[in-house]
Amino acid sequence: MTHAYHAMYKDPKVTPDDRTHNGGGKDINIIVVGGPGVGKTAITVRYLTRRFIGDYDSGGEAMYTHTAVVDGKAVTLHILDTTWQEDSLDGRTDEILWADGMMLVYSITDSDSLDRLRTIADRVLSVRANDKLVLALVANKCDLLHRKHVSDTSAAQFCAEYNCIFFETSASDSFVDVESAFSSVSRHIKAVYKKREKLSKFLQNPAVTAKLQIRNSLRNFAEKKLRRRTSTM
Ligand SMILES: Nc1nc2c(ncn2[C@@H]2O[C@H](COP(=O)(O)OP(=O)(O)OP(=O)(O)O)[C@@H](O)[C@H]2O)c(=O)[nH]1
Repeated sequence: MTHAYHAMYKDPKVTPDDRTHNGGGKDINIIVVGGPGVGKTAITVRYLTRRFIGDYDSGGEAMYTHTAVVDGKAVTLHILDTTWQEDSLDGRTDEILWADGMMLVYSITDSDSLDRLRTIADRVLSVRANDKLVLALVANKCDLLHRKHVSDTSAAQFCAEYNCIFFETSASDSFVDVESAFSSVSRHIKAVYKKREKLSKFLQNPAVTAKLQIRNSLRNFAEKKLRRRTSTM
């Protein structure tokens, strides 16, 4: 039996502006990506409802909104459950710019599913090269250990290459592990916001602005001098 899950569903269309105006970390945007059938909807619905339903409509993308408490403060999570294809990632730039974090999901029973994430991760990093985005690698279906086809070494290599935090989940067996993955990603995202806020406050400090101006003038002066010297040699 297929259950449609509609609660908290919103239009999945996003614009990058939705992120820039999100109130300094009170809203958190997370995208769940991965190959077909790895359990993207299962882990998302498990997190939102605590339930594992078993079969899900694979009808398309869905956006869910959920209030959670992160580090003692209420935050609104916007979770986009996707059906991205590796050959159409060019059309996903708005979503990639919208995201604060991404859960890259593979199934431990599907040997291709980890490698397939590389195309997505490469595209994401090319769009967000200069902008911190929290990436999490999620190994799902950990209850099916007897059918495990993806080694821990491959997962560790992936994490090192793409700078990911790592989670092992079983949407079918453990709400706790799924909850812990979403909470941890949210916490990391909040930490990024905090750092950004600190840096922007620091740069707005008049004493710092003055110091930076002096440093720039000195650098310009030194460069001019060097140029003059090399042109007379
Ligand atoms: N045993 C087990 N089955 C799982 C787990 N997570 C998902 N499944 C099953 O795997 C199948 C696919 O799950 P979905 O959540 O629909 O996967 P998906 O990645 O959203 O799939 P698409 O949207 O079609 O790409 C379903 O039959 C789920 O019941 C898990 O942790 N353990």
